[in-house]
Amino acid sequence: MDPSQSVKCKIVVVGDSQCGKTALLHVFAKDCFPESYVPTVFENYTASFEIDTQRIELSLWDTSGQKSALVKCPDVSKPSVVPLDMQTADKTCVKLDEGFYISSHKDPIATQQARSQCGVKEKYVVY
Ligand SMILES: Nc1nc2c(ncn2[C@@H]2O[C@H](COP(=O)(O)OP(=O)(O)OP(=O)(O)O)[C@@H](O)[C@H]2O)c(=O)[nH]1
Repeated sequence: MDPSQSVKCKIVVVGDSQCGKTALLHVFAKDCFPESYVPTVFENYTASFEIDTQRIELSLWDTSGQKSALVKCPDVSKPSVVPLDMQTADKTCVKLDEGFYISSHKDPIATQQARSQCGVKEKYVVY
């Protein structure tokens, strides 16, 4: 891969309400922990960093964990990575260019709904 060209990745974070999706993205993108809890409807962050000499540009999509708001999750075309679960965050980094989905939703119906709304293909699904 040409190091002068940045690698663009999209990460859509899906999980139960108040499991820490926003806090995780906030710390990653802004390097600080959010002071108060505000339920997410939908939020977008960007982060840029280098691994070795390769520039990585991340588009971070924060979704609502409340089932009633799942329908507001925008359509995401070809997401590169759809995490996240704190314990598997390392795996996510290693497989950044492959694209897979790890959900912390406890409810399989909510997981399925979020997955289809985020445009994730079944073959990329890893639990
Ligand atoms: N102690 C502790 N609290 C956390 C951590 N991560 C998040 N919280 C707290 O958990 C609450 C929910 O965090 P959020 O990141 O807003 O949760 P969310 O998953 O985005 O929630 P929704 O917007 O409802 O989907 C907040 O009060 C955070 O301060 C953590 O690692 N440790």
